Formats: sequence, structure tokens, C-alpha cells
Amino acid sequence: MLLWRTGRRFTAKWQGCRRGLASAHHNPAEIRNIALVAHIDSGKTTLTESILLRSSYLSISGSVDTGSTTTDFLPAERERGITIQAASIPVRWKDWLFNLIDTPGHADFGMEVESASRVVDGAVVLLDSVEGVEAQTKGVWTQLDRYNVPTRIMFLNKLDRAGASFGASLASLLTHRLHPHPLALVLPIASFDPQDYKRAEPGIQGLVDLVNWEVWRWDADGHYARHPLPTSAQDLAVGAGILHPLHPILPHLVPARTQLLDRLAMSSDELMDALLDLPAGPQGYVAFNNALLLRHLRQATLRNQVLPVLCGAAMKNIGTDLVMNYVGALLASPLDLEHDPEQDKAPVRLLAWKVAWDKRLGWMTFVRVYSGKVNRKTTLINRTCGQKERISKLLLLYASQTEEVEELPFGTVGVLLGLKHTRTGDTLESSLAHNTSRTALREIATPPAVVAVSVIPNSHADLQPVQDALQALSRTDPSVRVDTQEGQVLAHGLGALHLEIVEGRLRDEWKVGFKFGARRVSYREGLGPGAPSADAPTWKMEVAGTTATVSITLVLRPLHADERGDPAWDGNIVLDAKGQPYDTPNSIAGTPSVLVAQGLASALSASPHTALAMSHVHIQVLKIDLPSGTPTSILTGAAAVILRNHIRDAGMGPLLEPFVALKVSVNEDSLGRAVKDLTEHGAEVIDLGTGPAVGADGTEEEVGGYPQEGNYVPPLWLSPSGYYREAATGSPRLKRAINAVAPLSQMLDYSNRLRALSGGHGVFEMANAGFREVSSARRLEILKEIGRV
Ligand SMILES: Nc1nc2c(ncn2[C@@H]2O[C@H](COP(=O)(O)OP(=O)(O)OP(=O)(O)O)[C@@H](O)[C@H]2O)c(=O)[nH]1
Repeated sequence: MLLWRTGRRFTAKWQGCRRGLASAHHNPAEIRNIALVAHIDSGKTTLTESILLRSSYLSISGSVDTGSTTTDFLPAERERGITIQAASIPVRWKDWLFNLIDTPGHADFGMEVESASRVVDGAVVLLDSVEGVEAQTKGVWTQLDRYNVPTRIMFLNKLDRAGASFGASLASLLTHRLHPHPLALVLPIASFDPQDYKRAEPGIQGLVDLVNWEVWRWDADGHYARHPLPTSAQDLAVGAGILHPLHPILPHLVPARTQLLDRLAMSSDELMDALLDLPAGPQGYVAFNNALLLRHLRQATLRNQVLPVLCGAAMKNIGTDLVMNYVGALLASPLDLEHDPEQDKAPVRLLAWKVAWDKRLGWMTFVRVYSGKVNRKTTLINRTCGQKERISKLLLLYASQTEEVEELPFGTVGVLLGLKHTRTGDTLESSLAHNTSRTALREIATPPAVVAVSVIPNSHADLQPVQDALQALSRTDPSVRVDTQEGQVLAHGLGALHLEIVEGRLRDEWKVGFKFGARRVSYREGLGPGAPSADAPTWKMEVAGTTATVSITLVLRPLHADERGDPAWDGNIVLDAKGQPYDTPNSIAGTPSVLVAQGLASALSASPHTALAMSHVHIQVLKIDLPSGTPTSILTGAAAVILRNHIRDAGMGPLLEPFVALKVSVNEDSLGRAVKDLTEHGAEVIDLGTGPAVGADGTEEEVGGYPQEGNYVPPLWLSPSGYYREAATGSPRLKRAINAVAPLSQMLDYSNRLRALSGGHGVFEMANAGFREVSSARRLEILKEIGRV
């Protein structure tokens, strides 16, 4: 088995036992393709590192704080202590093979979460249990929803921190409407000494596993011992071996298990009947068969009727083994979704979920195998662009390191080398399967770019290399969009930090000579007031001496806000005559509809009035007339010209600019200054941490959230330091929080401003809050800024 070392030296940290994973037999029922997703800094990379350590993949754990983790291997990730790109890693645990994808939490790298969500069957969503649900928790949750990621587990991390609260974090899942039925599978034990509960010391020393009815106790070195709980309610009432008879958690164990079983019985008649047959009193619940309980829990998880909740402290490896046990036991395997045990014999179908460039290996295409097995001899057709692709090598990836394999079977994720045309989101099939009637796989959505920067080559000779590097970069990261406006090359990205990373990558990876000009936000233009009804517009062109008249009939109108669904959504809708999406993933490259769609997309990419991208336009293609004998290839140009003329005739439309939802946290004494600064910069302050919370889209949370009734929310004192904090401050926040919505253009240098006005103590988070139409005064400013008046 050949092993590559891509950039990083093999260290003693790596265990030999990870090798051989590739050659091991893959039973699809044992595969768990999972993503770790969360708000920034919740501990995803730390949990990944802990999983690698606990599964013997590593002999010593790395740390985000010393820049030595396995999955954050890019220099920029290590310098900043944040994850920038999703890294996948196969891990064997018991009989299962987990393909684990650690994703970034920062919204600027949302494309990575988007791609990962597209190809996983399950997710572990983390919360920092001091904070509960945060802005980007809701952002990633929406991303998981967008791709119907069917199974999820919640991990309430950092329970060792002062102010952490298991009960409050679990309740926040209801308040923020993440799930109507979060289900605690464990209870945290802050200390085995009952006196510590009175002293309100922060900590976590153990967990009660309510399903397997046992206590896990960790020592200071992160080793644990497991202690079964008595299966007699009477014995439990007078002490439980490892738990002191006066331990305050004892009286809560039976109610917690009872509520767990009762909740599961709500979604299973079989379990309901079994519970009704139990003798009255707690004994039946305590002695209930654990394997049967687990079976019902798995069914309810697969049907998304409950959200299993675990907890711990990843940094101390507390709770990691339970996470792995329950990922294996509860989350979906590829077979659970396909329902076809013969999937590995079906024709090959893959989805490219990521494309990366490596200086030694060339283009690396990350794929998930949706049917069949792929090997080096498989000739692939890229269904999205119509090109033939040849594979030179198949690899499994261990973060920065790779291992060559003979084949990638059904259900796995791996890397193909040698593909030349494939981009993120493309479907690949074996050439033999190309003519079957199967539909292409669902595409991956690209979050809207909100900030642009002009890229200025150092000299004329640098122009082409800079443009090539930008094109290559946008192939690896489709959320970087490149265009030219008035002779200036512009790179558009998802935020200021995203563009900073782009700058670094152009310099370090592509080594091209350039500098960045001023940053500005990416504005949009909407459809003008005079949109014509577009009756049979025509476009003439010379084809081999004859004049062909192509006619494409379109109807245009502005898109109403309620048609967009997600308020942060940015884009246009193109439908066919029957009202079906025009360019669906099912379209085959080169067909008339795809050619027309490409033309329309090109016209929408730059308005004839402002050169800004058009947004919020609804287009219906009613008819295409192409004289016989005319090549279909002219449809793209024809569609672009026809639509551009319509947009021009409609006149200049409204201008839109991106807004962000902000959560600023400052000490009490800086509160006034921070609020004043925000309002002076056009922000709308929604509340000061006492009113309703603001969601990632800038809208207020629905009042009340999901009802607590029928859900078990553990008492707050279970996390003594969190309880103390609540009691002492009357608020879950130690600092004051400001929730606001602001134009992104005013927030590009906010970190510097906040640092100055808060004496360095302020922190803030920003999430995309969509595009909004601007006032006439602001419109004039924008037109000046983009040189149009
Ligand atoms: N006290 C405590 N700190 C933790 C725990 N887990 C993670 N941390 C710390 O929290 C910080 C963020 O951890 P990361 O693992 O980088 O979080 P992340 O979610 O991967 O961050 P991004 O990928 O950048 O979004 C680091 O300083 C960690 O040491 C924990 O269980 N307890």
C-alpha cells in the first residue's frame, strides 16, 4: 500500500493502525458519513482531535490552541486557530467506519459547510454550553435542512467552563426552534462529591448514560471507568455504588429515563403497548430492556422525530466515546437512505463535493459514491458539463495525508486524481450508465458573494497568471466569483475574512504578483419598472451564409419577497413554460434548455445599466423557435442578447445591498459607545440582550419557540456553575449583548472600531442577513462609488 506525504512530515503522533482502513471490507451498513458542524469556536476541531485520539488514530492529541491539530493543517488555519476548509478523515470505531468531515464555523467559509452537508447522511451539531444556540448554529442548521441531512445528534460541549449549563443549552434548542423534541440521552455529573454542588464549582467528571443505564467516571488524565446502575428502583433509591447516597442527581435518574421512554413511545405504538404492559411504578422503566430502547431510539432518530442530545468536554475527552457510540448506533448509513442492498452492483454514480489543487498531486476531486464501485478503469462522464473524465488514481484522505486504494465502493467518500473538467457539485457517471434515464444528483448551492475587491496585477506580464490563478481558485472554492468590470478584475467573496484568505492563497499557493485594491460590498440591481411582456423577441444571426432567426419568448417580472423563502437568498428564478425550474440538475449538458439557461445566466451576471449582477428577477421561458438546420449552439448567445435587451428596455431597477445580522458582546461600561457607533453607521439596533434574540437572517425569533411541555429539560443546578451564574446575574450572559442589523458596507472595518471603543474587550459575530433595497440617497452614493454618475 503506497503512502503519499503531501507537504507535512509524518510524525510520531500518527499511529500505524490507521493504515489498512482502505483495504478493510466495507459493509455499507457500517459506514457513517458525518459532518461536524457548529457556530465558530464551539469545539468541532477539538472534538475531531479527541475522536482521532480515542479511536487510536493518533497517539497524542493535537490542540487548536497550539496549532497542532490533524484536520486544521493549512498554515492560515494554524495561525488563526480556526477551520477554513472542510477536512475529511476515515475513522474506525468498533464495527463502524466513520468518514468524518470537520467543517468551518465562520460564515465566511459557509461554502464548505454547504458541500459537506450535501454528501453526509448524518451530522453532529455542537453547542458551546455557555452560549447555547448562537447565530451561526441556526445558519448551519438551515444548511443541513437544505440538503435534508436525515439524522443528527446534538453535542453540548465545554461543560467544564464556568457558566456552562446543560439544562439552559438544551432549553435553547426549543427556544430557537431547532427541534421540537430534543432528547437527553445523558445527564452530566459535575462532581462525584455532593459538596461541590453547593460550592457551584464549574466542572464535569462523569456522565449518566440513560439508555445503557450506567455511569461513566473520568479521572484527571481523561481515563474512564464504567459503572452499571442498579436495575432495581429500590436499590437506586438508597445509593448507586459509584454515586454517593446523598448525591443530588440520584432522585433525577428515574424521572429522566421515564421521560426518555415516554417520549419515544409517542412515535412508536409498539413501544407504547410495551410501556402500558409494565407494572405500575418506576421499576418497569428502570429494568426496561436497553437493546429494545436503543432500537426504538434509532427508528425515531432516522425519522427525525427526536433530536438525541449528548454532552461533555471535548478538550478533556469527556463524552467523546459516547458520541462515537451513538453516531454508530443512531445515525443513518448510506443503506438506510438508498433502501437497495444491491447498490454496489448498480452503475457508478458519484457527486463531486469539493475540488482542491495540490502542487504535487494536481487537481483532487472529492467524491461521494452514490451507487456502484469506482476503480481506476472506470471511464466517467461528467453529467453536468458533458465531458469525459479519466481517473489516474483513487485515494483516501487522512486530512493532509493520502493513501492510494484500488476502488471506492458504494457509500464511501474519497478522492479521484486525473479529472480535468469537474467542478464542485457535478455529477459523474460511468460512461455505460450515461444513457439510462436516471436523474443527476442534486447540486450544491453557492452562498451569495457579498464583498468584492479589485485585484491589481503588479505588471502587465502578471495579468494572465493572476487571472489563471483566480480561475483555478474559484474552481476549488466556488464561493469566490471572479469578473471584470470596466477593465478591473474583481474577486467576490463571502466576507472580509474570506477575501483575506483568498489574498493569502493567491500569494502562497499560486505565487502570483498582485495587490488588492479597496474592498467594497457586492451590490445588485433588480429589474427595472418597464419590463416588457416580451412577445416573441427574435435574434438574427448569419449561419454559413444564411440568416437564421432564433426566437426565444420570455416573460420577466421582479421576484416577490415571499417567493424567495430564505430571506438571505440572493439570485434569480428561471422556469419553463410549465412552471418547472429551467436548468435543473436533471438537465443533460448540451440540450437546448441548458444552452438557453447558460445564455440567461450570462445576461443576468451583469446589468447593461450598472454592470452589477442582476438579482430577484423571475423569468419564464415560454417558447424557443430554432429554424431547422441551425446549430443549437447559437441558443446561448441568442438567449443572452434577448434577455439583455429586455433588461435594458425595462430601465434601471432598484439597487440592493447586503446586510448583516450582528451580535456584539461588550462590557457594561462600553455599551453606550458601542450602540452609538452602530446607529451612526446605519445599523438598526434590535435589542440589548434582554429582548427577543435575533436570528442569522436578521429577523426576530418567533416568540416562545417550541413548547417545553412534553420535553424533559433537566434542572439548572445540574450544572452548578451555570445555575449560579443564572441566579447571580438573572441573565445567561456575563456581558451585555447587542443584536443589530446593519449594511455590510459600514461594517467592513468593524473589528478595528470595536477594539478601539471597547478597550479590546468587545467581541462580535456577523451573519449574512440578505440583500435589501436601498433608499434614493444611498442609491446615489452607490452609483458614485461604482462610477456610474
Ligand atoms: N474549556 C473548554 N474549551 C474547549 C473545549 N473544546 C474546545 N475548546 C476551546 O475552544 C476553542 C475553539 O475550539 P475549536 O475546536 O477550534 O472550535 P471550532 O468549532 O473547530 O472552531 P472553528 O472551526 O474555527 O469554527 C479552542 O480554544 C479550544 O481549546 C472544551 O471542551 N472545554
